[in-house]
Amino acid sequence: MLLELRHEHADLEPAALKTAGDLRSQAHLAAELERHRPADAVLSEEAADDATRLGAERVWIIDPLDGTREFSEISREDWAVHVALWESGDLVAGAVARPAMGDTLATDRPPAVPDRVGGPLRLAVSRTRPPAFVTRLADRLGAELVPMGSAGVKATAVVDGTVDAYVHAGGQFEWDSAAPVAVARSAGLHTSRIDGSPLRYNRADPRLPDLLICRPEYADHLLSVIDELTKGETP
Ligand SMILES: Nc1ncnc2c1ncn2[C@@H]1O[C@H](COP(=O)(O)O)[C@@H](OP(=O)(O)O)[C@H]1O
Ligand SMILES: [Mg+2]
Repeated sequence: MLLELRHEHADLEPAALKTAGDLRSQAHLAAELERHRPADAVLSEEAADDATRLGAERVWIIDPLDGTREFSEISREDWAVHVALWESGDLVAGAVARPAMGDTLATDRPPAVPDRVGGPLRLAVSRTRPPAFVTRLADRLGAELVPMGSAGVKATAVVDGTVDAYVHAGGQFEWDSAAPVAVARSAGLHTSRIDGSPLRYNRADPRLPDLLICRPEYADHLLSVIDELTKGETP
């Protein structure tokens, strides 16, 4: 549906295409959830927050279009659709669709992370707003930065072996990472805040400003270098 929209309305201004994509995807997901799971709560980037989710047992955490900017750039493939299910305290399922890449990674068929091919450590980083500390982290590690759009695409780039880690800080919301984290966990990857503490979802305040998703063998080293770099400062 989003690919069709993009194809049919390639002449729209980027801002109009972004809005159309957000609205179309939100309407579709909200209608399907209402049809199939009417009793469940929903937390979406594109809908007003409803505090009843805080007392609910099951909450769908969705980002109908992640990497909205990249969606509006017709030649780009780095945008995604996130759908996660939180139940009784933690994420229990999730899917990250990468429509322009033609695949969907989901927890019901946990992806296998390919063996590493060698070479320097590769870190996925926002192509439009790379956190300054990630650049310093890459310098310290002798790592290569691989810029791309969308939190879902960056997280699934760790899953598919394109990069070794996705480190983010400085701002994000639960919907940006819920489905990507569920998928990454199902693939056996490390997922945490950058101070090593657990990522928690369905909180009253949906801001979740930082995260680390990486191959498990790099987690301790990355966390300790991040700790050194961020000591005494806000990343
Ligand atoms: N500093 C920040 N504050 C709030 N949201 C941020 C952010 N940095 C990234 N994000 C969100 O994380 C997603 C990926 O961003 P990026 O590609 O720059 O890494 C985007 O989601 P949306 O496209 O759904 O808005 C973006 O809004
Ligand atoms: Mg998003």
